[in-house]
Amino acid sequence: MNTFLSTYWSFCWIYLRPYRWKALFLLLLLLSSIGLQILNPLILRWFIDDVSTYQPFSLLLHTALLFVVIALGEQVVSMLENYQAADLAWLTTNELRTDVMRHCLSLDLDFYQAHTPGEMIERIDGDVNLLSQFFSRFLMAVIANVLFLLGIVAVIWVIDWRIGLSLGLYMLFVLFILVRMGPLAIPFWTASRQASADLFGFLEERLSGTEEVRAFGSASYLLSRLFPLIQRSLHAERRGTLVSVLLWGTSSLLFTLGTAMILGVGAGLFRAGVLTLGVVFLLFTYAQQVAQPLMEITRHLGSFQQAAAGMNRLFTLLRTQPTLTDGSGTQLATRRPGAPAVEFRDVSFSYMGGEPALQNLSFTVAPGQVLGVLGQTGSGKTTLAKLVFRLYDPQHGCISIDGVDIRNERLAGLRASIGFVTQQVQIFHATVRENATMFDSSITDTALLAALRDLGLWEWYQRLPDGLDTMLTAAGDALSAGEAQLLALTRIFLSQPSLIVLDEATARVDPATEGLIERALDRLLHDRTVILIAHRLSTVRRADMLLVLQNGRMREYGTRASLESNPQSHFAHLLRTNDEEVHA
Ligand SMILES: Nc1ncnc2c1ncn2[C@@H]1O[C@H](COP(=O)(O)OP(=O)(O)OP(=O)(O)O)[C@@H](O)[C@H]1O
Repeated sequence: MNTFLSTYWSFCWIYLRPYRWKALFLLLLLLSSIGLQILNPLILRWFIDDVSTYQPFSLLLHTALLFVVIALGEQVVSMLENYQAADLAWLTTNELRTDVMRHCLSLDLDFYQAHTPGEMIERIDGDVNLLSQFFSRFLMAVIANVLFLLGIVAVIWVIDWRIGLSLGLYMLFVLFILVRMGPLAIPFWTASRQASADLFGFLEERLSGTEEVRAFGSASYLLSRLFPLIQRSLHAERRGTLVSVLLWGTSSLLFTLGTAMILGVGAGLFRAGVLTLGVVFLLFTYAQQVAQPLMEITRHLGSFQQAAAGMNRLFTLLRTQPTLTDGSGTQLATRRPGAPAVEFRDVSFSYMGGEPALQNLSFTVAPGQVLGVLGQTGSGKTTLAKLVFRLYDPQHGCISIDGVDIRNERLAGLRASIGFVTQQVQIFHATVRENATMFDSSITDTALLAALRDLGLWEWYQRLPDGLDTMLTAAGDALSAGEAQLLALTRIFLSQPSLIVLDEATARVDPATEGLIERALDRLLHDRTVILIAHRLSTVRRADMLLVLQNGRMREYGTRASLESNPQSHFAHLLRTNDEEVHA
């Protein structure tokens, strides 16, 4: 627990530091609230002793009024304290949430393959929320309660040091037991959170694939897979709760014994005439008040255990480092405008140590040239594109742009100079403007409208109810497959990259849309170096050079004209058979 708290504290301090004055104010509120809670029973004690010694009515009235004022003040202070604690927790954890999100975005694609989006949401939101609760409720409660207990011991010590000492020792004993018991439930809660992350992951993935699920009638199969996950989550949660309840019961027992002890000692000392009735009442009230902090600590034990589990997972996530290290070079970002040359030199790559997806691949694309890449499904075309964009690094060989090894360049600069159009166009739940500019507010509406006109989306734009402010859904319902492709081309057009890697979508579009896409490509690819992963022969006709892949290896490479005119070439064979879909 000590390690946990010190790790937690150094971690928290990073986020708390900017709000230290707020934290200090919170501490003051906390101390005032504790002071008032300790003071009020003392006033009751005076009241009782005044009554039993027949003091004048006016004195009794004043004491009673003081009691009411302090009780009200205590409520106000505790309200302010709760508000401040929640405010501080939100402020700090929002920044933590942003950092976790930023970290996740920097991780390798392999990481995303191993973790479902639902699981990531649970990490970024669920675990950070747990931490927020831990901070605003548990940590504050523990600090306040420990101070409160110390205050009570101090007051009783002043009245009778022997009772104060025994109370103090008893509390230390209870706290020791609680602290020892705390970590017992952590593994149960870790398992419970993991089970719920798995459940969310499953739901997210299946819900996003609703169309396929319905089309293939796999709903009942999916439900049968869902039940075991729910069951696992339920069992894990039940085990965690059971252990927490056992811990809670133990601390309750300890508390009851403590109250009985204090009452017994108080009654004995009253009979012996050592203590007044007011002091015995004070002891009884404090005994009851001691119960509250102990119960609170125990009650928050659950959230502590869950937060500890959540924090362990957050630490593991934050410790996960991307294998792709950022380079320091800025040559590509600062190079003179114009199309660059691209070179693959003996490049081999396999995903996560599996079978090679690309083997000993060497080729060059001269500035301003279009390289068409052909090959059967699974031959490595998309992999090639991902390597240029440095989503992965090859295990062997080197990829360079204008003679600069891309591994030495800053990732942001490299990616800004490349336009990568993937087969699957991701539409975001955002406005048309944001979707087309990819949230780049420096792009003006005039430039955007010109691009929509140039790239064939003008008619579509005119049909939009709120123009550029029209909201699109993440499912991309407002766009046909062809329009989505045109929007993807618009995005690239607006970002003005000098190198374009285009993984052509295979979706069939009507001849009119195909014409629009071809015209958009004419506009987009002009004066740029292009790696064009082609699935249709009509697309590859714009290529200067051709690379045909087979099982990750180069099968054919040369100028399009030479391959076209060589009757022995595979490309010439494809042209002869006039197979529009390319299956090299
Ligand atoms: N993320 C991945 N993890 C593991 N293996 C992968 C991954 N992506 C692709 N592969 C494998 O690498 C090989 C090359 O895949 P790639 O997607 O590059 O082929 P492709 O030629 O683009 O296919 P298609 O024409 O269907 O898009 C295939 O065997 C594929 O199964």
